[in-house]
Amino acid sequence: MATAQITVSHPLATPNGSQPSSTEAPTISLLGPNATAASVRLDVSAPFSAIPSLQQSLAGHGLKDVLDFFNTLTTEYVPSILSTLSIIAGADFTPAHSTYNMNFRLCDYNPVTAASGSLNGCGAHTDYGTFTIIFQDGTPGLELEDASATGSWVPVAGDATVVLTGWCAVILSGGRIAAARHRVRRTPGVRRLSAVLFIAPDLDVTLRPLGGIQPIRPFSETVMRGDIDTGVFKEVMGKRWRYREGNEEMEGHEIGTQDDEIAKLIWA
Ligand SMILES: O=C(O)CCC(=O)C(=O)O
Ligand SMILES: [Fe+2]
Repeated sequence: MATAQITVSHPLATPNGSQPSSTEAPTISLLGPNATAASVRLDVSAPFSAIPSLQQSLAGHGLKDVLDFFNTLTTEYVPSILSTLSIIAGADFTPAHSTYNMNFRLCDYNPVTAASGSLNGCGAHTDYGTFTIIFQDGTPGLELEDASATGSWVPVAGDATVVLTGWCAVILSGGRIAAARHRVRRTPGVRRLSAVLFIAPDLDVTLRPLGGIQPIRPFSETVMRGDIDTGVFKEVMGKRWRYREGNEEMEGHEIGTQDDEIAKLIWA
């Protein structure tokens, strides 16, 4: 998989910018009874209608279009998704996200760069941050693990836009929000594009259940002592990123290694 990633080091948009009105709030529906992902209807189109137009726009001055797309997403939808998560968690997520610590990623699952015949686009993993919004170009491949049946994968429709929760949401919510494990499968010879926005807590935020939350499952002493902040956690997660990039097979026992490591770190 080829990815272009843009790390936002200055706030393109801040929570104090344009706040969505209630009529602009995204329609969010859970994908299943044990879902850790939601299907959303957002009033913004992904920056690609066809692969050639994406290529043209990125080759020329089109990066601006891509940034405009992510910026719209940020100002219009990130605050309301944070509010929704706050309601589910029972504590306000917004103050821990005051700097908008975001990454934008464009993924190109391109047959030219993939091992021929490999079905692995992006190995099974859980994102480290608070939540992720994934836009797809209509090509299926994204799959979610059934939260109640480890190792059982549920395909997501290729034209769905999904919001997935990550490890930081699990910790801040005291386990009230579960994280969505996911992977991308390839169809050999078929190209797939996705545009992904990741939002994490501010880098200096201590990762432990937010004040007032009674954890529903005991966390490790390391977490409860406040030893881990977002920056440290990102380091731990980043270590194994290369296994997810799709150029290496990640089958059998290798699947889940990254998540197992995080689980050991955060749970008692
Ligand atoms: O390409 C996708 O649909 C998902 C990519 C993904 O899970 C990631 O970049 O963390
Ligand atoms: Fe992911």
